[in-house]
Amino acid sequence: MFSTEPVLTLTHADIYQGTKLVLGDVSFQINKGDFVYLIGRTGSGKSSLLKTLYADLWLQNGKGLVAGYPLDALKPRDIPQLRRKIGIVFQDFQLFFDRSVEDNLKFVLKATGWTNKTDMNNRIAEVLMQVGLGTAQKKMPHQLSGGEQQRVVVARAMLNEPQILIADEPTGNLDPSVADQIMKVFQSINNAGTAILMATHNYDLLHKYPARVLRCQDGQVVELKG
Ligand SMILES: Nc1ncnc2c1ncn2[C@@H]1O[C@H](COP(=O)(O)OP(=O)(O)OP(=O)(O)O)[C@@H](O)[C@H]1O
Repeated sequence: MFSTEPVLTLTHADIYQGTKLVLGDVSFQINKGDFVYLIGRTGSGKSSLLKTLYADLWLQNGKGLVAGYPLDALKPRDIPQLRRKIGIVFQDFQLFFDRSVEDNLKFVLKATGWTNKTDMNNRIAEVLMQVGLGTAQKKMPHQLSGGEQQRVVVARAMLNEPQILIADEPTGNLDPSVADQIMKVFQSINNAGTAILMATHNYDLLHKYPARVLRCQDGQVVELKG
């Protein structure tokens, strides 16, 4: 995808945890269809940066625009809408283990304003196909492998057709071959036009699936030249 339509722009942003400045003067842009890794040592600020992007941490200084929402001028009532335009995937799966895959996904659809049953069922079938789990609809999470559960989480993040998928260590708990499956799913999502920003410690993935790389280091974010 060779578009320059920005989906995420940070300009001279300072990232804080409480009163502690974690990353200073951060500027970068992610366009539609970009795939970007976020790397850096433990404690370097990757999660804090991602949390700022989905408004779990306030942006106190600088400017940020995510999926059309200005982080520096965000009102609390805008946060649910912002998060609908972003797909968020964490390391630990956070599925409801007492409901089927279908019901896990339906829960999100209902919470984000969907009401038509046919539309919901169609969308659930679509996202499950997208992650290669077309037959898992009626299964309970415990009947799925860790990799399959993580793919359901990715499917859930895709329900509202986000402009960007933000993933924090999405392969952190997975075997290398399973991490590979997740990467293939991310690539197909990315090829269909969704930008991806993925924090990872897994440098093998960077070699195997080359893309843009941002590194958190010494309180700054720098782009590595490929
Ligand atoms: N809830 C919090 N309250 C206060 N300080 C925090 C909080 N979470 C993280 N920090 C601090 O902010 C800094 C950045 O942490 P962050 O979790 O963003 O790093 P990270 O690069 O994501 O690390 P990891 O790779 O281990 O996940 C660290 O110094 C950390 O101790």
